[in-house]
Amino acid sequence: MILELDCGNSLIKWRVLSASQSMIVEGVVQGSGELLDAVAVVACAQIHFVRMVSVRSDVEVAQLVDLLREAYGVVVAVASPAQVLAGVANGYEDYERLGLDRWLALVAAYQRSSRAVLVIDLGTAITSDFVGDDGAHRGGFICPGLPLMRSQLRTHTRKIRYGDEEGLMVRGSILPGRSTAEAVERGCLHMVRGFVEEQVSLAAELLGNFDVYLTGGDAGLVSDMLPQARVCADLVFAGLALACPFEGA
Ligand SMILES: Nc1ncnc2c1ncn2[C@@H]1O[C@H](COP(=O)(O)OP(=O)(O)O)[C@@H](O)[C@H]1O
Ligand SMILES: CC(C)(COP(=O)(O)O)[C@@H](O)C(=O)NCCC(=O)O
Ligand SMILES: [K+]
Repeated sequence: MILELDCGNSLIKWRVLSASQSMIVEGVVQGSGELLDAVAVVACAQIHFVRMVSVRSDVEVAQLVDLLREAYGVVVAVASPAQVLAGVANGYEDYERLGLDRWLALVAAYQRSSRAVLVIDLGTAITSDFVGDDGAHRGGFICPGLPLMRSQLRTHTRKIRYGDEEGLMVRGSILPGRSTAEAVERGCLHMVRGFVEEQVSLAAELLGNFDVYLTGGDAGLVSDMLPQARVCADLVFAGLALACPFEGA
């Protein structure tokens, strides 16, 4: 079995695939200690290969690789920056600086569509990436995701104060807020939705006909705006399989 890990800034997404690459089980944890416990419940003894992508620090990646090697005694492949992968050319001036989660997601999206794509990943940060019909990555944008927007407002003002529970309760509407919690939660949601709308207009200008892909933990907050969009929770994993194929038997 293959263990796959996508280590974002907030969460580690993990899943276990069979030898024929079909998904057996998946989960989400915050840190590496929790990860081993979660995987142990289902599959520990039978992991033959681990592949991972991370946007965390080099130190954290090295620690996690050591932990996994020790736990399973197997090869741990870590996705690394590339100028070209599966027919897609990295569009950054310095290709090594492009976030690896962005890179893998945009490569997978282009591979699925075989035409121009706009990829929007809504996680800790929200990122968009543009790929042309020819597989040339044209670059993209990075802005704060919803959790960062909320916490910045709460940290840098004196009177924006409300509990997490209240915040959770007032989400889901886009009507003007009549309390602080409503005003902040819904205001931030409007920022996210406005950003997404703007990316789609820009993609129409830059790319002509294109497919839109939505991924990341908060994709569901905008998917209703774009009925034509493909909501793919597994986009980073699909790119990871291209970057780190399992070659053992
Ligand atoms: N089980 C969960 N725990 C925490 N956040 C979650 C969970 N499921 C969905 N989310 C949402 O997903 C977002 C994080 O998305 P994700 O794509 O995993 O981010 P990152 O890749 O930056 O770690 C959070 O802002 C939260 O709104
Ligand atoms: C932009 C990101 C912080 C997004 O991370 P995430 O929200 O998925 O945790 C990550 O892709 C990253 O660290 N990128 C490096 C900078 C860049 O892409 O230019
Ligand atoms: K993201």
